[in-house]
Amino acid sequence: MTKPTEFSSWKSLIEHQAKLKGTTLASLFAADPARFKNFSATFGDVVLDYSKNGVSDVTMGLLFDLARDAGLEEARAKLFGGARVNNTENRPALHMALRAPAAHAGNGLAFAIDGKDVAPQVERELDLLCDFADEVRMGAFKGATGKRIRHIVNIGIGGSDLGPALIVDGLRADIGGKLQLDFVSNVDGAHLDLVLSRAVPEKTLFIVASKTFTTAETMANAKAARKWLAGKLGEAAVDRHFVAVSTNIEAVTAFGINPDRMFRFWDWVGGRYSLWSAIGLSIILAVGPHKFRDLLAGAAAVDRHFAEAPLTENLPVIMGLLQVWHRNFCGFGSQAILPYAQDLWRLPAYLQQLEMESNGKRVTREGQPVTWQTSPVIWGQAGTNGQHAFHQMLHQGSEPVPCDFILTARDRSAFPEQHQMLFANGLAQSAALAFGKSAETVSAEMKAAGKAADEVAFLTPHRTFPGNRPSTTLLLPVLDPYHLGALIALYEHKVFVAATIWNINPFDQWGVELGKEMANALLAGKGGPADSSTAGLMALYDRYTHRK
Ligand SMILES: O=P(O)(O)OC[C@H]1O[C@](O)(CO)[C@@H](O)[C@@H]1O
Repeated sequence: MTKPTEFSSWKSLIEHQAKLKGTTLASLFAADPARFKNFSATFGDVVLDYSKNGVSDVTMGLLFDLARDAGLEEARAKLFGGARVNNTENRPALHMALRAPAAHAGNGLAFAIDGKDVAPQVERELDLLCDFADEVRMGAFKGATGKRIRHIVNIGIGGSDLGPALIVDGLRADIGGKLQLDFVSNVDGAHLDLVLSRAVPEKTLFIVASKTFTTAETMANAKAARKWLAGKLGEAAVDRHFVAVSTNIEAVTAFGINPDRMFRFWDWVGGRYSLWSAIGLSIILAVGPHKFRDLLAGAAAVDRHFAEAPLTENLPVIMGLLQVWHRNFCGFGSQAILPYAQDLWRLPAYLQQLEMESNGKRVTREGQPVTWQTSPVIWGQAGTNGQHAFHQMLHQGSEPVPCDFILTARDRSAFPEQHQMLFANGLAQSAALAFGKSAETVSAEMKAAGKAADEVAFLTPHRTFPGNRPSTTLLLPVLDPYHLGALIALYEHKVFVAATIWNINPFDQWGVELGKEMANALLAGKGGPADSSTAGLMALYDRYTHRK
């Protein structure tokens, strides 16, 4: 396999970046009055504005060449064709099949593994999920004491938590208010404690969500929740208050959950790509089957766009290539995710798993060490809160951080008059990052305000904004199920695009294993900690907890 660094397009991009060094965003905009039009792309009514990145036509042309050199079109065909693209686990990655069913408009794409259509099993499970959710939402499914379920507690972690939690908050405007939803992920007992302190056992339904049903944190929380419920209502009540979502029927049965109350998905759905599967049960309970199908439809439409749109107009392709540009040619080590939508406050955390668990890899698909950078650090927070926390660093820090601004045009809150302010802030931030404020302007302003010459001289560098800091804006007309589904699918495919250029497998996560093993060994007291730091901290733990 050719290393990406050996492609002529990669080499040309290095030379090109060196030549672009003196070019500013201000000069690029000045030279091209139609830059916004020329450097934006659309998927339906979703707009990707990438004009505020330091790229020219030549840059984009070379990046598209790089995509072709890296075999992106062939890789994409393999992904959609059900090939075992997750080569270290010998599995396909067919999360797109979960959103294809024709029942919610679908996208006309067919998905098969080893020639066998997966649609029938996907549709069957989706129907079961929707039927169950309807029963709970309408009050037909009752708790052990005959009371209606009013509170859903999803117990899961990583992909079995972050996606559903993101969507349930993201679609707050679509939740009728009949059910309260909580998510427990952390093995810290404080998390479960907090949620159970506001739970009424007779009215609470626990979803134990775990692909493997072996994840230590989830199993510990599920056992504790089960003990809590059995302590309040008796062991027999567990049956009506616990459902499971998993691929592992044996473990679910061994835990004591009725297999009739288990919802299934398949090993070809990766944890961080699973919110579209039965892992989304909490979403269906929150917003109802109809809106869940709208969420799927938005993602399905993006799948079709990614599969069929030419590279130059393909949003996930452009997003992935820009990430490669920033990471490998500009040397930027992190990327900020800035949703200007409070309901998307969990998006940075969700994308941390999607991007960094997928592309935080140091060997190629073939197991050779990479000699190029892979995933940047992903971080961020909802605007405008971030402005009063870390935007100082974005504007004047020593290293530029490419930012993704996610804006919505129409507001669905009870206070729509504030939306204009939110939107204006998002636009202002990206413009301030791009164009800054020169030392000349700063000192002229201070002089005009009557400041003394020595004060002007002293404060000018502090008050200067260098500008030329890249950002991309994704504009959604509104945050509704369809557009939120589309947004997440855009990022999923973007991650695949970057992984393809970097020649890494975005669908495994071996890097999480060692810590799990070591924690288990410490818990079991096996062998004792080998290093003095771990041993010293363990000894202090024992002393502080008075065990010794
Ligand atoms: O759904 P499970 O099997 O409990 O796994 C939870 C999470 O743990 C991981 O395996 C590792 O963090 C993730 O990939 C996954 O989403």
